[in-house]
Amino acid sequence: MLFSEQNYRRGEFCGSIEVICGSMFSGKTEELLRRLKRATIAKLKVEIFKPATDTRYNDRDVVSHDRNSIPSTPVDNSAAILLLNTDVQVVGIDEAQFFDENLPEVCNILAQRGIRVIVAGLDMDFSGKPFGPMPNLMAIAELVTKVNAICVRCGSPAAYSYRTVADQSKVLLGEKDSYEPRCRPCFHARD
Ligand SMILES: Nc1ncnc2c1ncn2[C@@H]1O[C@H](COP(=O)(O)OP(=O)(O)O)[C@@H](O)[C@H]1O
Ligand SMILES: Cc1cn([C@H]2C[C@H](O)[C@@H](COP(=O)(O)O)O2)c(=O)[nH]c1=O
Ligand SMILES: [Zn+2]
Repeated sequence: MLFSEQNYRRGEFCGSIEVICGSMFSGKTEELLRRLKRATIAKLKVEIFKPATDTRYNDRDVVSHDRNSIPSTPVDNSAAILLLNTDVQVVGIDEAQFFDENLPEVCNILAQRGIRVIVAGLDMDFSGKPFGPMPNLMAIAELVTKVNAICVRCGSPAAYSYRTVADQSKVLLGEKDSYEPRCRPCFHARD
């Protein structure tokens, strides 16, 4: 199953958590936008959040590498997501790897309220280590979708985000200027 739609149980909305993960350029944001667009077509009330620190393409919008976008609310921490309007039925969260470790609990609270929560984020950082709250989110989600990019060196499916600049900080915003998606052998070749 590529995606799930709103869950119903005994005639009522049933909350759930979906995670879309993968490397950079793997289509996480496109898949998030696709699910949110379908929810909007279904006339569900949707709200989208992203970390305020993610200013890469736009301060407010969630923007894919192909420049498709959707308006969002930038927030300073995961708790701020709980201040959403009471009638919201679907919550989208992009760049989840940048959020604090409380994000899984925030998603649980929303899902318990009957909200469908769709979270997209990098599962691994540039060194191949699990990124921020993503592993814990994947553990508690009803549905985890891992998407692959195309390795820029060999054309295989790519699960890793290779950093092409010397900076060793965990957080370094960027796109093709500082990262390229690579498969496992090409990632470990390190050249
Ligand atoms: N090496 C690549 N592999 C796959 N897609 C790529 C690559 N380089 C550029 N793209 C573009 O990136 C798009 C995915 O963008 P996006 O959804 O923003 O990815 P993510 O959120 O996972 O970083 C693809 O639809 C494709 O047009
Ligand atoms: C691997 C890695 C990435 N980042 C940054 C680079 C981008 O600004 C985002 C990822 O965006 P995408 O929508 O998944 O393309 O994260 C980082 O700060 N540290 C890393 O290790
Ligand atoms: Zn490769």
